[in-house]
Amino acid sequence: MTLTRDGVTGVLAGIAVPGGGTLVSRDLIRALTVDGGVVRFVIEAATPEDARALAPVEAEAERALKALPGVTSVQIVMTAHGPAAKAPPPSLKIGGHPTPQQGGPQKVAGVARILAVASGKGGVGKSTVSSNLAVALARAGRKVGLLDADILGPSQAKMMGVSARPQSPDGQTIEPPTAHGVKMMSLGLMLKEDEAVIWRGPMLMGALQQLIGQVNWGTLDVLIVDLPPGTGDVQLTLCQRAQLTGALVVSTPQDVALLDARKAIDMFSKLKTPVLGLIENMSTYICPNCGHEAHIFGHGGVAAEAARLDLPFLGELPLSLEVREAGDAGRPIAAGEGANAEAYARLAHRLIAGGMA
Ligand SMILES: Nc1ncnc2c1ncn2[C@@H]1O[C@H](COP(=O)(O)OP(=O)(O)OP(=O)(O)O)[C@@H](O)[C@H]1O
Repeated sequence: MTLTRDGVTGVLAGIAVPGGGTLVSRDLIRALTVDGGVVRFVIEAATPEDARALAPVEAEAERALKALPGVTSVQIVMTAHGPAAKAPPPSLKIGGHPTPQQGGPQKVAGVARILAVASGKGGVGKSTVSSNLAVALARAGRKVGLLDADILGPSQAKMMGVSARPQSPDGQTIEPPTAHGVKMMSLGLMLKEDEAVIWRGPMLMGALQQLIGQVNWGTLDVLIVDLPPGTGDVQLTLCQRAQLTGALVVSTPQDVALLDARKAIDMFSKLKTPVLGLIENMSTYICPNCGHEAHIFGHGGVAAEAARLDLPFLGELPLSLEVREAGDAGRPIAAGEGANAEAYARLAHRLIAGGMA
């Protein structure tokens, strides 16, 4: 029998909590995921006292789930959202709740423009495009920052070849490391390698707020923000808290990716964030052996979609083994020479010419 989310919820629905009801009927479970045999979730208690009273329940849940066929490990996090401390001092420990912000979206001091790079579907190359575009813009003479807002699956540290933990000489702000001419910050740099982030919405939002506000970005022409895929809390927080210049939506030409890209575009329109254009990634593939041109995910779909939606089409980026290898090696392809780097240089110049970067 395969392990399912419903199966896990069924077990949790049988675990009683002090004061009556169960973990499920009292709505205490958050961020439940079942990944192979690994079950992860958060028990959200109302106060620290409640959290203490729920400790035996946590142990009981772990025991019951471990008895479920197919479960290899159970990771439970207990959180309590009791009354917030008055005027908490800035903390460099990433992952707290967001602090309230007066008024609407705000500018980030010293940062002239913020561009969010988004996609509807995962794996279409959003992080690859973000890092390479950042490098290409820096090569074109712009002062560029790159923020990895893919908080649950940060990849920019690897793609940009950065591993040193960022320093904080004043204990208040974080100094972003510079790689390939770009100031970059990622939660990946603050975590131990292989450490999983299992946070619910408010903690994701708190982390994002810190990454934007507590990092010493200095003076930037443009801050590129690599968003997680889809339309979730991080996207919402970013659009509501930071004054974005706009969003760039990356898609492959495949219909299924385009379908999800439309959802992302719709989300930005609801959040009143301008979509500055669409980018087609994994477009043409040129065989390095025979020079034959193939279109593995189709071709031209993103340009056609842009025309249909009356949005700018910003360009196509080839599908190339070199792009993948360069990303894996921490040296973005845009930092070198050749057709792939030129494609990114064209994209960068297009954004600069349009006043977007
Ligand atoms: N143009 C390309 N040619 C070849 N490989 C590519 C290209 N673009 C991205 N890739 C590869 O595809 C994989 C997924 O890319 P990437 O991580 O950038 O996607 P993503 O949309 O950010 O994914 P996620 O949804 O996980 O955040 C990576 O291994 C990357 O090297």
